[in-house]
Amino acid sequence: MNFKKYSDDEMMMIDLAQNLAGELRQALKQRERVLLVVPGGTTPGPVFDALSSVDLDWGRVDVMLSDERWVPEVHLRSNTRLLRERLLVGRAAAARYIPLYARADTPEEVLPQIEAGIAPALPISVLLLGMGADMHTASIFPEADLLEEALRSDAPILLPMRAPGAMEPRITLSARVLSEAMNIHIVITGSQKRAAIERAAKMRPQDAPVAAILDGATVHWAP
Ligand SMILES: O=C1O[C@H](COP(=O)(O)O)[C@@H](O)[C@H](O)[C@H]1O
Repeated sequence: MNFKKYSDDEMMMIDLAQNLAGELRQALKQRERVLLVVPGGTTPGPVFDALSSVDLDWGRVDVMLSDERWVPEVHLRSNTRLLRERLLVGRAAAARYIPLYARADTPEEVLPQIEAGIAPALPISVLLLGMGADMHTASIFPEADLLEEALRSDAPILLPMRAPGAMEPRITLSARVLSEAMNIHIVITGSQKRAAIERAAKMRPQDAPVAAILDGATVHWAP
């Protein structure tokens, strides 16, 4: 992994947004439409704020989440809600949003329908991921019920996921789809996550799922 250290998180979020925008512009020179995949959680909000106002041909950009918590879109823990409020606004409102959630009691009920919306937009041109202190990325958690399936080289695009460390059922892109992205970034803050990602680099993805994505990824870290 390429490790990029910043002195403060505000500077990191602005620099990272410029970086992502540059890669999207490059990808738009080569393809009619490009796919940007972003994480949910507590970390990426400021990157979304900065990215939503950059000048690029957003009308040719598809945007989706790396994973979703199975809660309604109005729920405080909904990643979709974060995306709609912080990224799909301003100039970026012209992007096409590909949903990772549909109203149903369980992800399994709507998984084929959601997957059908994603398949034509692949591969991922620009991928931004987060990571939990337990070394999960997207919703590929250690000890998750479908961990082995999510890490397989012939994994499907999407998997439902349940894990002791997750508060609700999840839906996630597989490690295969994530690692096939043309540009891969991971954004983390704080000493605990820095220590975790350094440990993960020496571990098996079965124990530290983020390790499945680290080859070729740039990790952006601020204290
Ligand atoms: O649950 C999730 O956690 C990770 C990390 O989130 P953070 O709050 O520690 O930044 C996130 O990347 C993922 O998309 C989300 O669903």
